Amino acid sequence: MNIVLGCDHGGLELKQEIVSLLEQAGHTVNDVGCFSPESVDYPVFADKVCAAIKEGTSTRGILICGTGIGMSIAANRHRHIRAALCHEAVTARLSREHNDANVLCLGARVLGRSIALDIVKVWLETEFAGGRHLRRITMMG
Ligand SMILES: O=C(CO)[C@H](O)[C@H](O)[C@H](O)COP(=O)(O)O
Repeated sequence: MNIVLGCDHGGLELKQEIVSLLEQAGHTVNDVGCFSPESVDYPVFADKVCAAIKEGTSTRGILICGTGIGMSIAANRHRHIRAALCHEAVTARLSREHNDANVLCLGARVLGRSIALDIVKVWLETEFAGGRHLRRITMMG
């Protein structure tokens, strides 16, 4: 899968861990930054990730900031994006099965490394269930 990743300064270290995990698992990674710990503004990177999905260069995106909240607010302003802020594996799985989430948002300052990587694995493995859930996401345009 081609996966686009973006972060702000609060998510930089965790993004690097996730990039390694994805590359080891054979995914193609499109990293749109940021690339240094200098303070930056999360909407810039949310917009880059959403643009890569709209253009079709990546099928799914992962956004990381301090809490994941800013990234999820910014990403969900895009009509083609269904971004899910997840703190554990159950909501990560359900965000795929029920919501066909195409962007995963993570909070690097509130998650441990191990749980964050588990969330990513589950989120990437889980397929959309369709059926009644397709009707509901279609209602959102
Ligand atoms: O948007 C956020 C909170 O909703 C993110 O967690 C940001 O990473 C955070 O606000 C950045 O804060 P900082 O004090 O500028 O490092």
